[in-house]
Amino acid sequence: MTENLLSISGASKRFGGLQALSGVDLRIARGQIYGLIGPNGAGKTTFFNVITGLYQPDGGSFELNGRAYSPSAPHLVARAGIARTFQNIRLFGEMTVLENVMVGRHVRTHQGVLGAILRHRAARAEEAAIRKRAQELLDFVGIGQFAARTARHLSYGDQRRLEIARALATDPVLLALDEPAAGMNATEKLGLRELLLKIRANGQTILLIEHDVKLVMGLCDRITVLDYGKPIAEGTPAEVQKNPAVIEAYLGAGGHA
Ligand SMILES: Nc1ncnc2c1ncn2[C@@H]1O[C@H](COP(=O)(O)OP(=O)(O)OP(=O)(O)O)[C@@H](O)[C@H]1O
Repeated sequence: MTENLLSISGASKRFGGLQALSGVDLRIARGQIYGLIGPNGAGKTTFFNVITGLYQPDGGSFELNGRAYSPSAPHLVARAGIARTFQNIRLFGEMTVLENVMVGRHVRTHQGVLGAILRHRAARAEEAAIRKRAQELLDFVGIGQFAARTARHLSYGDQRRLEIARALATDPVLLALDEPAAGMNATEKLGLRELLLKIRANGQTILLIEHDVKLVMGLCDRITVLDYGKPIAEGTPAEVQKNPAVIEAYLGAGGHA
């Protein structure tokens, strides 16, 4: 087993004339909460999209859990063990809360969604197990009492929790969260912080993009700062916070946050 859960070297992505990522290296040790921050347009979402197979990289090598993986399609990345959430919540709004998590779980099971719909005998047994696990995950993220509710009727903060439960349902080795605190009020942010600490305490590795610098600094074990598609700093929150290049990127004349 390698020490690093995720090792990325030289990730690059160009959109026409814009070099959105150039040679980004990132190493995440097991069990860490790792933060990826940077001013607007720095390339954070592009990086997420590249490592999760939504965008084809122009270059780079990608290793997860000691094995090379090719981020060529989202379902292959999910199978390799990365689950992600999106900046804009993407739930099945008309399905129940429980069903939303069950959909995530089907990535890891044999029958798949079709089998579950056709309700063969084996599928029925598997479906019962999926249902049980989905309820456990809802309890874990703190919304178990809303299992039968239609997803779109959940509060904003609870929809974010549901997204996280759905991602955890795939048994990921890496949980990648794209701005989970976006649009949250202060109380919801505190709740999110507690939840992420609880997830890490279970041994789960987390990669986090987040605009709320206070949340990131108080939560992450290590941080990479991107600016104009390049890493400009890497280290603990305390190291990153006093790095002159980071201060310049956020506040300096060239700052574009
Ligand atoms: N599909 C695309 N086509 C063309 N340009 C893109 C595309 N996606 C992103 N970009 C450009 O790449 C650069 C990086 O954008 P990206 O969204 O990755 O930054 P970000 O750090 O996530 O920003 P934000 O904090 O605002 O979400 C920006 O200049 C953006 O306009």
